[in-house]
Order: sequence, then C-alpha cells, then structure tokens
Amino acid sequence: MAEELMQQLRSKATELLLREEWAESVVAYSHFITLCQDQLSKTHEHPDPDYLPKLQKSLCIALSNRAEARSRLREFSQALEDCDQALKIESAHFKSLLCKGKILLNLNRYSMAIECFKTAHLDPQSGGNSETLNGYLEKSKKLEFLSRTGAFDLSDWVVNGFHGKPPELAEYIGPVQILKSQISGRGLFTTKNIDAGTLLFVTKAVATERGILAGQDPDENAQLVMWKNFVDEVVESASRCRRTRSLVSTLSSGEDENGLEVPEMSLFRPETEGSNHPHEKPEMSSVLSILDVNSLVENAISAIVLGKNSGYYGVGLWVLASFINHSCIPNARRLHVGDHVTVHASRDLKAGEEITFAYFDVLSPLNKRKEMSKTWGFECNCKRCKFEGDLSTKQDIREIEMGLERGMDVGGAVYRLEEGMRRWVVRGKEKGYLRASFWAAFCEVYRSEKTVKRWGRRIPPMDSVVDSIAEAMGSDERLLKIVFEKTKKHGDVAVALERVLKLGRGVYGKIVKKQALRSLVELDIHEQSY
Ligand SMILES: C[S@@+](CC[C@H](N)C(=O)[O-])C[C@H]1O[C@@H](n2cnc3c(N)ncnc32)[C@H](O)[C@@H]1O
Repeated sequence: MAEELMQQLRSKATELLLREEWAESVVAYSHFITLCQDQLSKTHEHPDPDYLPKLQKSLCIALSNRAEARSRLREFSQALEDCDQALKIESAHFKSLLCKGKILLNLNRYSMAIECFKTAHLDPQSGGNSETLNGYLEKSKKLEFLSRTGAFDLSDWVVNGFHGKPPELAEYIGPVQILKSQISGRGLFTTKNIDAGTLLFVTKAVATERGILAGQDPDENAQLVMWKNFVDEVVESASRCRRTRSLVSTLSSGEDENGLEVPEMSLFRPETEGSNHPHEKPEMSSVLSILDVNSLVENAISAIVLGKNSGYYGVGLWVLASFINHSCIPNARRLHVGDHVTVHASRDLKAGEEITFAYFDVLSPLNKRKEMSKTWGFECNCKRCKFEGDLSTKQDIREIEMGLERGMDVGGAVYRLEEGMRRWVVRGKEKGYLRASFWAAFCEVYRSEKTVKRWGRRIPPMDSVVDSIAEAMGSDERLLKIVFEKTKKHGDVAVALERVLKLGRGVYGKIVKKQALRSLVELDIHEQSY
C-alpha cells in the first residue's frame, strides 16, 4: 500500500519537475521523502534483501531532484542540505554533485564548487555529460582564480563597445578592511598603499531592479513599482539564504550609526558560509530602513556601460560597497558590470586611508550637493564642503551663482571666479574644489570656441582646469570626454593621449587596459547624462 502511494508520488513529483513547476514538485518530493524515510526505518521487516538499497537509491534521487527544484527557486540553503543528504547515501552521485556545484558557484564558493565538479567526474553517469561538467569545472576554476587574484580584465568587452553579455566576474576582496570611521559609523579603509586604478573589491548584488523610465519626467508610479519589486527581491533573497541574511544584517539602518559593530572582514570573503542567524524572514521594516540608507543607483556611467538608453534606471544593494562613506572629494569609483559592482581607487591612496566614493554628482555646486546629501539623510562635512561653506559668505560667489542661474555669460562667470580665487588666495587643491563646483560653466566655455576666443588669456586653459579638478577629486568621465573632444579637434595627440589614459585609469580602473581605453575613448560613448 505504502509502496503504491510512493510510486504515485514519485511519478507526480517527477512530472512536476519536468514541467518546471518547482514549488509544487518540492511539495510532492517532500511527501515522497517522508514516506521513504519512514519505510527505511522499517526495512528489517522486509523479506527482499534488495529492498533497502533500492529504497536508498530512490531517496537519493528524490533528494537530488528536490535540491534541483529548490535551487531553481533560489532556496539555496535548503537545496544544499538536500544535496548533502543525497551525497551521504551515494558520495559520487552525479546529479547531486552537479546541483551542489552550481549552487556553490552561485554563492561564490568557488573552491568547493571545483571539488564538486571534480568528484562528479567519478560517477559513471558523468560520461554522457562530460561536456557540461567540464564547462562548469572550467568556469569555477576561472572564477576561483579571479577571486583570489583580482586579475579581471574588461578590455574585450570595452573594445566591443559594451555590447553583448557583460563578462562574468567573481567576488574579490582586495586590500581593504572595515573600521570605525570619523565620517560616520563604519567605513572601508585601505590596508596598504595603492595606486590610482587599483581594484579594491568586486561584489555581487543581493538584488537589483532595472528598467527604462522614459521621458524627461519619469513616471513616479513606475519608479515606485520598481522600488517595491526591489524591496521584495531583497526580502526574498535574505529569507532564502542564510549568508545573505547575515550580511544584510550588518548594514546600517541609519539609527545610532556610531554605535554599530564593526563586522569581521571574513564574513564578506567569497567561500564563507553565513553564520546561523535566528530569524528566517527579515523584518520588512528593518529591510526598508536598511535599503533607504544603503541602496545605490546604478549611475549614468554604468547605464552606459550596460548599454542601456538614457531613460535607464537601476537600483541595487551591494553589501560591501555599502560600507563606503560619501565624500565630495572621493578617492574611489564604482563600475557596474552585470550584477557585480567593481570598486577601484580613482587616486593614489595611502595605507589606512578611508575609501570614499560619491553618492551623487560631485561636479556640482555646494548648495546642490547639500540638497542631495539631505535626501540621503546626512550633512556632508568633507574638506571641500567645509572650505566652500566658509567661502560661501563671499558676495562674489553668490553673485556668480545667481548670475549663472539667470543666464549670465559663462565666460564672464569663469573669469570672475578665477579672479576671486586670486583675491581670496585660493591655492592648490582648493582651486580644484571650486572649479569642480562650477564645472558646468567651465565645460560650456571650453565647448564654445567663440567664448574661448573672446576671453582668451583671461580664463585658464582647459588642460590646467581638468588637471586641477582631477587632482582634487579624482577622475570623472566628463573630464575625460572634454579632453578627448579637444584632442580630436586640435592639440598634441601624444600629450593628450597620456592625459586621457591617466584620467581613464581613474574612471575605469586598471581592469580596462590601455589599448581598450584608447578604443573606448574613440568610441566616444561617454554621453553626458548626470
Ligand atoms: C551606505 S552607509 C555608509 C556606511 C555607514 N557609515 C555604516 O556605518 O554602515 C550610508 C550612511 O553613512 C553615513 N554617511 C556616509 N557618508 C557620509 C558623510 N559624508 N557625512 C556624514 N554621514 C555620512 C550616513 O549616515 C549615510 O546614511
């Protein structure tokens, strides 16, 4: 009787699996597995000596199939438990090892995935599937190498104008650690001296939500729907995976940030299994506050990098990146590649220096930056904001700002600003700070040959302005673009190319090689879209 029922259940579960009705097939397999385990506890009552091994084989297959269905539902922790139970019955069971390896790959546990795929070769069943298996083995080896060395190279993708699928990246943690920050709460710091362009880390999103919000004034509703989907996705990911849950729980919800614990770096390393966290489903309210403080918009550069059009909008949560505080004179930049974000130094960094990136466009004036930091719920107190705050009492600055708003001649505005800087004895990096704040005016001036001619030597040459901004606050693709545009028209190509390459290294990092940078610039795809 029980055997008959089991037979029926198994057929039903298999059928559901084949129909890709994952949730239903999990239910059916669970029923079958319970009955099977029940029978196994009574095998001593059975006259047939083959009954025990047959039953064990059935159980092994059922566990393996349930693991497959659960992994399709992204219930990775439970799927792994199923694989392990199946492998206890049959240590080289091909399907279980393949399923386990794929899940481990997804969870960035590359070495363990390699072991699984290697062991799967031992199963005679692997013969007919050796191509698939080898494919996975090669992929795991490649990702394991990348995650150990950080030797990523996006050049080919770049040379192809970012067309096609983004290259497969692995999680990687370079010379960084989390410490208490003087800016606020915790921050990410370097552990050694680093050159501009050096990759700091690569991390995969807990969840992302992307879409096209067309038009000048994107539909608020569409944005709300995207946000809701994003929140649901984060909750789902955190409910399904212990590691994700424990990583998300380290993030700030904005409350008492200075009292927050500094998490161990080991928690973020690929290959690490998450600690046991008591709650299965995270509290919606706490997820909402965490996302409010930590989610990042895939900025315009990455939208271009992703090959999307200008209405493209993407939001995501990248845990390690969430420990980076904002500065209006950032020293790092991020690049979104598929679901991964790569973060590299945009300037040379000293050991122990806090790594910062821009949460919003910092090539903008103080009042605009203040507005933007307000929407993030903080007041930026970086050196540049302090310096410009002190200067903001100057009548001239306010007049230039107001003049520009009212359509004042940009050449005149730049001239007055440069004159003012001489009078206020603004030197070194501080010149770069102010010029960055008035970048829009500078840019308009340099784009118009007429204005440049009219103002002649009374305004500084473009190269020196670009250099001073880049030195003060790191590279930016708009600086790169204008240098490139000017070089194309006239100018010393060799000298300009050096400048372009230096700026490009800051913008894209060393993961894009020289040759690729050159063609990137030639592709001229840096449409200004902040
Ligand atoms: C993504 S988190 C950064 C990491 C955070 N400090 C922590 O301990 O988890 C963003 C939060 O950090 C703080 N923060 C980041 N940059 C800041 C800045 N320049 N000034 C003040 N607070 C800042 C704000 O509280 C902000 O909501």
